[in-house]
Amino acid sequence: MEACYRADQAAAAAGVPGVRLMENAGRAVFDALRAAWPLGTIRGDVLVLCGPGNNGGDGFVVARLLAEAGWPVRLGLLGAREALKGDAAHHAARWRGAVATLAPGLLEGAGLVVDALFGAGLARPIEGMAAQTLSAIRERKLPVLAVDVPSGLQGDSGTVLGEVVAPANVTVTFFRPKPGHVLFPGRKFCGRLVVADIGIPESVLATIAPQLHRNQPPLWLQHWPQRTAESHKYHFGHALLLGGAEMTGAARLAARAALRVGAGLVSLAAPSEALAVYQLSSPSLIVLQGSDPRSLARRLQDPRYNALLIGPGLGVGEETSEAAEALLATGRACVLDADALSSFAGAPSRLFGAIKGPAVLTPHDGEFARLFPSLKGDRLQRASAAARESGAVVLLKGADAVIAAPDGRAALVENAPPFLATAGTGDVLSGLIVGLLAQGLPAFEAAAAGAWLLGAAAEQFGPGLISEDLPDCLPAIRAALDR
Ligand SMILES: NC(=O)C1=CN([C@@H]2O[C@H](COP(=O)(O)OP(=O)(O)OC[C@H]3O[C@@H](n4cnc5c(N)ncnc54)[C@H](O)[C@@H]3O)[C@@H](O)[C@H]2O)[C@H](O)CC1
Ligand SMILES: [K+]
Repeated sequence: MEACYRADQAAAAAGVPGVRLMENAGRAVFDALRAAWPLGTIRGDVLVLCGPGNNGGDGFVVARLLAEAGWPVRLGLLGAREALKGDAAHHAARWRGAVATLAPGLLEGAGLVVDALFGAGLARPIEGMAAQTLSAIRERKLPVLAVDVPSGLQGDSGTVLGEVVAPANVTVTFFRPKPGHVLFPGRKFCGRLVVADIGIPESVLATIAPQLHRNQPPLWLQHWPQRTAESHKYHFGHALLLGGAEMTGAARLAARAALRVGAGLVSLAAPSEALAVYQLSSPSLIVLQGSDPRSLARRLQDPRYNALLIGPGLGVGEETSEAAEALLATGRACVLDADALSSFAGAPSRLFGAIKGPAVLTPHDGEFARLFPSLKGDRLQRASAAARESGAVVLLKGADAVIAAPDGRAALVENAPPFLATAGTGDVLSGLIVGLLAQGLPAFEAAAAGAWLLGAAAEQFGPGLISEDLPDCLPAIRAALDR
């Protein structure tokens, strides 16, 4: 995934002069600074640290605006002022204050540091005075406001280049988050993220980074099922899930999620010894006998099942692989999760070869590594490559979940709170996705909406949640989306 977008690209595409973009960026940083640290609340002055590129140029704007507003501000520069070029040189010329040479000693008397050393142009691990200064900032635990990204972080991947990064209390970035603000470890170094509009119309972004999306409702709301007075349940599809004989909780969680997200009907096929457990789990659930490949083959003759889920609690083995192949062979929309993925660990191409229609794979890191052992790069790059390789939408689960489609689109999940990390949330997620597929959402949008709904449900319930709390949070969230 190449750089989402760069200043020069954005400026050129938008026909906005770069110096104006830089002025707007610096002003956005200045506004965020005053909001987070009102004048008089900082013990000491504001030390703006500028790098040799446009990130540093932003810093010169911030310093000038602070000085004009009467703030105590100093500026340190990495490299010679004469070496500055273009927009950065233009704004450095407008700075009337002293330009000190970057060194850790500058930190004496500073109450807040503005980190404008490196941004999207970071090209190698930070060394020398810049590294020493960033380390000293960490040691002194000085509050930091980072411009665009905390220096040392790669905006496109969230990885730290080298070992040096100064964690920020607040990071101000421009027009949309970069993957590095959302993916770990970058996410944990950014502090509170402020995404400032600096005058680049969204349309421009569509040309620069057409494939990377924020996973927010506008990405999939146009596919959101509309319920009208004359709607009836068959309008909203019929999801078929397979349940195992032992780990019945997984499929029960998924089934409840599919019902709560609005699937018209939800059926669950299970071995006879487990039928009673499933029948008691929810009167709304249609429980069918037999999830073995033969019973399934007969069951799947029925075209009304338009979305299929296999995996949660089914057990890993040949029978699960064969059942998955039977579902995939129908060409209907399928979600493969958990055991269905692990059952193909030794033979991923067998799985990929069986995919005939819309499919969503929802691996966690371990399942992903077993299915796609050779893929390298950050989570975004790996998920995108996996989607291309498998021909399926791949939702790589985790606190920084990534959704990637075979056509190159990708979305970053930003609303997964840490307390989602509890047993069974993956089962709920797979149920949400199959329930949305049943209602006609395309695979990428169903996966993105499912991931967003899971996070929204968790945020609504709050810390201390357990997975079975999540499906019942959906009616309120759906009602808000229906408006
Ligand atoms: N996206 C936008 O619309 C805007 C972005 N702005 C800011 O511009 C920077 C990106 O500017 P750029 O000059 O490309 O990158 P940097 O300032 O991060 O470049 C640093 C500079 O330093 C050199 N360098 C790279 N790594 C190292 C290193 N480890 N040690 C020493 N020197 C290094 C490299 O040659 C670069 O030239 C973006 O982050 C925004 O803050 C616009 O100002 C506003 C609009
Ligand atoms: K920075």
